[in-house]
Amino acid sequence: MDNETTIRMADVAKSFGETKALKKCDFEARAGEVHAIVGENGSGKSTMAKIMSGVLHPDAGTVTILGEQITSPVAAKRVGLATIFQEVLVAEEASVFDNLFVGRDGIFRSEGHSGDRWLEAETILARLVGKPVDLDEVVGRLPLSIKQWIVIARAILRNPKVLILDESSAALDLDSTIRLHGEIDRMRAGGATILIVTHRIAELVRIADRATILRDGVTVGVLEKQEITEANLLAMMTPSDRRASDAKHYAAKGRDGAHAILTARNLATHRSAAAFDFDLPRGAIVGVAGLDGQGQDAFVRAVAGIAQPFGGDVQVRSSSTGKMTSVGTLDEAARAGISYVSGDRKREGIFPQQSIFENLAIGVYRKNLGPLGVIRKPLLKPMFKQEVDRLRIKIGSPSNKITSLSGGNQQKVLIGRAFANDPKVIVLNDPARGVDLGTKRDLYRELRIFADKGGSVIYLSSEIEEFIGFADRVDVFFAGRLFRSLSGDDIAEEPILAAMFGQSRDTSVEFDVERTA
Ligand SMILES: Nc1ncnc2c1ncn2[C@@H]1O[C@H](COP(=O)(O)OP(=O)(O)OP(=O)(O)O)[C@@H](O)[C@H]1O
Repeated sequence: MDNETTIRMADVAKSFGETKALKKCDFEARAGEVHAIVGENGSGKSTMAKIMSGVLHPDAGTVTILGEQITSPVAAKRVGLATIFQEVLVAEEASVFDNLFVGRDGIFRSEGHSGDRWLEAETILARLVGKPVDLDEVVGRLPLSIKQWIVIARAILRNPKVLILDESSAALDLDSTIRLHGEIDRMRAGGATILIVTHRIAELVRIADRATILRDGVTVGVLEKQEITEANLLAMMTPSDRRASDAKHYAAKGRDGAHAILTARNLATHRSAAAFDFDLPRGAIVGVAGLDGQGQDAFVRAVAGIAQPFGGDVQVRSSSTGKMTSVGTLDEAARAGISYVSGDRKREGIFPQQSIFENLAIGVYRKNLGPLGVIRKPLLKPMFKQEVDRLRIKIGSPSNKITSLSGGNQQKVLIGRAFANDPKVIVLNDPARGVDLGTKRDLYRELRIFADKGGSVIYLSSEIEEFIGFADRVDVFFAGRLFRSLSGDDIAEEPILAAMFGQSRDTSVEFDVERTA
C-alpha cells in the first residue's frame, strides 16, 4: 500500500438472501481527496459504506482502511473512520453535549462542562448550524435540522482520517449545504479522505475530486474531476436499455395563462408573515423554492390539506361543474383530487411494517372495496405493475417489507402511490431527495405527461437545478410569504438565488455558490 492510498476494496461481494447488493466492487481513495460514490438507487452504495464502516461483513473480497482490515464498527473507529449514515440517530432525552460525545467516553459518561471539548463542540456546532447552539439543551426539544447537524458534528469532532457521508446532505437546504462544504474543505485541506454518497449532481461537480461509479453492484469506472459531468455520470451509471429520458420530454411549456385549477387567497403560513395569493394554472408545473424556513414548506402542506394555514382560503375547481370548493383538511384535499408526496419518507411517508405492495396501493384501497369491505387486491395488481415499471422501482417480491428496499426505491414507491390515486393536482415536497439522476428525469417526464393531460403540479425542491428547463413557473418564498414568481428566462440559477435571498429585482447581487470556506 502506498502512502497516499487510505482505502482499498478489492473484489468485494455482498448478498442479502437472493439480492446481490455488491457483485464485484473495487474501490480506492486517497488522503486529501473528496471522493464521490455514484450509482442508481439500489446499486449498492450504502452497502459499500456499511462494509467500510464495519457494520456489514463482505461475503468475499478484501477491505483495507489505513492499512487495517476492518471487521467491526469498533475497529473502524479505532483506525480513524467516522460515518454519517442517512438516518438521524440521536438520543432524544440526552443533552446536545452528551449526544456529541457518545461513544467517545462510553455512552453519556461525559466529564461535565469544563475543558476544551466544550469549547470545541460549541465552535464546530455554531459553524455548522450558522448560529450558537446551547449544549445543555435536551435534544428532543430541538428541530430536526439541528438534530441533523448534531449527527454531522459528532463525526467531525472525532477528527476522522476517513469520513463517509452517506446522503448526509440530502435534506439540507442551500445555505446549510454551503456550510457543510466549508467543513469538508477544511478536512480535505487537513489531509482527510472524505467519501460522499449523493444524488445531487451539482454538489458532486462542485466538490468531488474523483468519482467512482457503481452499476448493479459492480464498479464500472472512476472519473477524474474534469470528467465529472452529468452526461458522463448518466452514461456510466445507467445501462443503455434503461437510459433516462431526454430533456425535451419534460421541457417547460410556460403554461401560466390557463385558468387556475387551484387558488389560495390571503394565505398566511406563519403568524407574523404577510398574507399572499397563489394560482395554479391547469396543465402547469409550478416550482416552489426558498431557503430553509421561509414558509414554502408550510405552504405546500397547507395546499395539500396536511397542515392548517394561519389564515386564508385554498380552493380547487371541480372538473365537472367548474365551481370552486374550499379545501381545509386532508380528506377534503383527497376528495378534491390532490395527492401529496413527501420527501421525508421516514416521518410522513412509508408504513414501515407494511409490504411494498401495500405501501404503494394503500391510497386506492378505498376505491377497490368488494363485498364485506374486503379489498379486491387482484384488481390492483395491474396498477401496481404499471407504477413499478414506469418508475423503474427495483423490487424483489411485492410482499417484502418496504424497508427491504434501498432509500431511493422507497421514495419511488411514494411517488407511485401519488400517481395511482389518479389525481388532478400533485403536490410534491422535495420528492427527489435520495432519488438517482435517471429516475429524477423519469419523474420529470411522467409529471410532464401528467400536465399535458391537464393535471397540475406543485413541486417544492431544495435544489435549484431541478427547476431549470422543467418548471413552467418558479414561486420563490422569502420571510414566510410568496416573494416572487419567476417565469421564462428568469428560471435560472441567479434570479432564483436572488429571490431566495430576498433581493429585489433591480439590485445586482453576486452569489458565490462555490463559496466553500
Ligand atoms: N438489509 C437488507 N436486506 C435486504 N436487502 C437489502 C438490505 N440492504 C440492502 N438491500 C438491497 O441491496 C441492494 C443495494 O442496496 P443499497 O442500499 O446498498 O443501494 P444504494 O445504492 O445505497 O441505493 P440508494 O441510492 O437508493 O440509497 C438493494 O437492492 C437493496 O434492496
